[in-house]
Amino acid sequence: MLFSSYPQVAVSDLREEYDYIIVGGGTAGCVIANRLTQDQHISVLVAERGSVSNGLISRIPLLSSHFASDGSRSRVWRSVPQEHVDGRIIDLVGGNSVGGSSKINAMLYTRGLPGDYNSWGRDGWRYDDMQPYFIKSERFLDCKDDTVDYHGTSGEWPNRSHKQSHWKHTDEIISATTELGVPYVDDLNLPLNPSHGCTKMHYTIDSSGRRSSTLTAFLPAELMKARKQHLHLCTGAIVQQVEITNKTGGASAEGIWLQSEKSLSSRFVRARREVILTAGPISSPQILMLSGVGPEGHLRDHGISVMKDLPGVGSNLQDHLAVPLQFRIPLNDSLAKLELRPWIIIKLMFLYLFFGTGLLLAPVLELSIFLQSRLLHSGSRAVVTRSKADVDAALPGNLPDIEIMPISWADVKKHRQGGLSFFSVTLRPSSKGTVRLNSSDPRASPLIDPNYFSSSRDWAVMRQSIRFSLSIKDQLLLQKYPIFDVHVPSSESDEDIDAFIRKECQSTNHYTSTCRMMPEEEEGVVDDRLRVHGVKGLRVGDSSIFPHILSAHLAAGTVAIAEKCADMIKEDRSA
Ligand SMILES: Cc1cc2nc3c(=O)[nH]c(=O)nc-3n(C[C@H](O)[C@H](O)[C@H](O)COP(=O)(O)OP(=O)(O)OC[C@H]3O[C@@H](n4cnc5c(N)ncnc54)[C@H](O)[C@@H]3O)c2cc1C
Repeated sequence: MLFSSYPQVAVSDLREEYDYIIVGGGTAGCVIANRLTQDQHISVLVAERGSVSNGLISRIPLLSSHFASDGSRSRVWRSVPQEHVDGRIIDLVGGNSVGGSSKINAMLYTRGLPGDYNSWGRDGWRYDDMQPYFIKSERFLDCKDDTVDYHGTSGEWPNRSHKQSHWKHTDEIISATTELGVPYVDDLNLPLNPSHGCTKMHYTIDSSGRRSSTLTAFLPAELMKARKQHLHLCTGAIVQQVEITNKTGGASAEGIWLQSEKSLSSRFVRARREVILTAGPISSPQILMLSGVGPEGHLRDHGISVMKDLPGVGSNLQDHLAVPLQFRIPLNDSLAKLELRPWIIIKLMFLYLFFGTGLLLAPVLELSIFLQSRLLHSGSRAVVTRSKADVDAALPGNLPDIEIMPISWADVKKHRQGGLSFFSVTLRPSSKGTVRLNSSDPRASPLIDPNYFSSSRDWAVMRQSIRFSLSIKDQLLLQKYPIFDVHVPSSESDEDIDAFIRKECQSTNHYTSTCRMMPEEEEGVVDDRLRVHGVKGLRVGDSSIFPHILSAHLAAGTVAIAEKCADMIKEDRSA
């Protein structure tokens, strides 16, 4: 064991074999490890590239997100030059420690709408099938009597609403968007909500005001100690490939090859039953390809023996792209005050540690606005709903394709005032990209081409999103809230907006669908039980299996997928 406080096993001390091997102890991997080891007769190895990294800073909400962290829990890949946005290279961030991206994300807990899951068209994956899995993992700390049927209150993973807003602009934006025809939605995770609205967010923050990642929720130290005989966590371990053999019955996963981050010598560990890939939407397809599962020609180009020709591996990459518009607002109403008066942090630390209050508890985003572009009228100045059917959230045709995230920060240092950004996001992109191997070295970054804005529809939706963001700003001014342009398109013409988009767009780090759950002939990688097509003993259980991206933030959906994956593994074992 390496550390007495949190049980871990070094690469050299691993057993020869385990029942299940989980590759990647991230958001999904921690959930699956917890569920499978509820049975003490089942042995599980979790191999994770990063470290445990669970110090105080990694749990203070405001300081633990990627933008404020020292990078020890995250990893940044660089996209290939993006043809449709002036050849820009876009930074793509992902988690790189136990708990994965749930350790560095913005902690927003959004399930997505029933129509999201209904639109997948997969057996057993409609919203009604998924709701029990949301409820199973969830511990909603602010559940009301009339919503108790829809929320979990005793699961491992806490989330809560923000009782008190930190910013005056939050209520001002709610009034502004109501004026523009957007309804206010009280609890964004209820399936009966309309499919658009302005809503305060829920956060994966526990009752003590600490970030709750899937590490702290599903693999806390006490659980790891209680299960140390049959649950081994190996950190700093790079999984190089899954060993796949081709026998008479077809291809079959036998185990994994891994090496310690610090050494180049590799070792093999056998999986008696299954290998489960949860390395995330960039690394899961990379590992599959390194294992000989992927597009045949591409594998041959890298000298990799083909175990299964599966063109969908690494294809269909989707992401939510954002364009921030930046404004000046009063300093006291913005996080910028911490930049200009850094000494406030001392007072904030005191408030947070002794009273569990103050700005350190605050996420950067208090509310969000979800819109359907087809309901925007008058040059995207207002929302017009003709009938209830327009906003029935169970219907895939009604899914929001725009999100506007007001973030209480903008780059306004030179103005010595506060800043507010409206991140305009396209939620249902038609553009799709790829993850491909750059080399056969498992340590090398793959070639990631999100192919942003390759579809003209995405341009049209983003323009509408930006125009509506500007309408909110105008409405705030009418309400006498002092907000002024700092960085916005020079005019509202298509040309000026497009130039701004090309220059400013950035990833929200919501990658999906690179191992999507679809039939093989439709570029699918896994079947409806998350088994890799044509390879026995191999599943994928992370956010790469989404048939297409949700109209929401992805962590809650990823955990529900992991819960369902664990259940299916258990069912298949006893079948
Ligand atoms: C900065 C940021 C902000 C976000 N904000 C939000 C938000 O507020 N709300 C929300 O719902 N969603 C948010 N998301 C998205 C969401 O967090 C992710 O979609 C989700 O957590 C992905 O889960 P996953 O299990 O698929 O992958 P991850 O959680 O990324 O886990 C993958 C794990 O595999 C490990 N790994 C990779 N390769 C190997 C290898 N070869 N060997 C061993 N281990 C390996 C990684 O180190 C990592 O721990 C955000 C994401 C980011 C990056």
